[in-house]
Amino acid sequence: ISKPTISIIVAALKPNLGIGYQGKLPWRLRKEIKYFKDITTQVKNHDHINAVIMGRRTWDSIPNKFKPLPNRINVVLSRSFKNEIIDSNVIHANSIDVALNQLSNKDQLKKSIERIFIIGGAEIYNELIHDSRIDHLLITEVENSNKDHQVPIDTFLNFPIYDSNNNGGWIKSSKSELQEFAGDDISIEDDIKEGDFVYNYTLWKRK
Ligand SMILES: NC(=O)C1=CN([C@@H]2O[C@H](COP(=O)(O)OP(=O)(O)OC[C@H]3O[C@@H](n4cnc5c(N)ncnc54)[C@H](OP(=O)(O)O)[C@@H]3O)[C@@H](O)[C@H]2O)C=CC1
Ligand SMILES: COc1ccc(Oc2cccc3nc(N)nc(N)c23)cc1
Repeated sequence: ISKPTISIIVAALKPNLGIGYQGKLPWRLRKEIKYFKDITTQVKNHDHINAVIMGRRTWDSIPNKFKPLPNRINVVLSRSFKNEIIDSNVIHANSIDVALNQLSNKDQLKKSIERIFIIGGAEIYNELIHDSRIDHLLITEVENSNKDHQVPIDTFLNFPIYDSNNNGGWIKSSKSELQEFAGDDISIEDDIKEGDFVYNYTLWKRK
């Protein structure tokens, strides 16, 4: 298998790209959660498996019965970790370099890694957006349709993608390119409405 692509995947409230509140998600978007599960789990070749990389605080905030995220290699980053394979689906690493090396080490993994997804949280996102190894951004652009309803947010992405000068070198792909990335088993609907929220799935590539 050629090198797996590395994608940041996040849902963020426009225009300020809010992503969290008091250590949790600021919303519960049922279809969006299914999209996240499907796109991070799905492989074209069933001898392969995908990996999700997350920060230690995100890992800590997943209830035990829901972790590790199933059918994906879970890599947790902490500066105080020794680099070790915890079990066949959980890897601890103290840097992104170590994490990526462990994922490329075929003889210590049962299956080849097809795709790698950075799944949060804020500290990890805001560091890795500047890492040239990140190939794609999968951003669910969330909007609040009820101007009388304030969404409590205390955590934001610092992504340069809406900056006028050059968008930090990122360009939003077409919907057909996103559909191709996701594959035909994942439906990419437009303007999905849940409660006061309306959201759209987007794919960004480097210019
Ligand atoms: N809207 C969305 O799609 C998502 C939102 N979120 C939100 O993000 C927030 C959590 O984000 P945040 O609090 O920033 O925590 P993170 O999940 O980003 O974890 C931060 C921890 O990761 C470790 N870490 C960070 N950078 C590195 C590095 N370069 N090398 C090694 N370890 C590193 C450190 O662990 P240590 O301290 O042990 O050294 C650090 O404390 C929550 O509110 C959550 O809900 C999370 C995911 C998705
Ligand atoms: C608390 O643990 C976690 C918190 C958030 C998380 O990531 C997500 C959870 C639910 C939906 C998500 N949707 C998108 N587009 N991106 C993510 N990273 C998501 C994964 C684990």
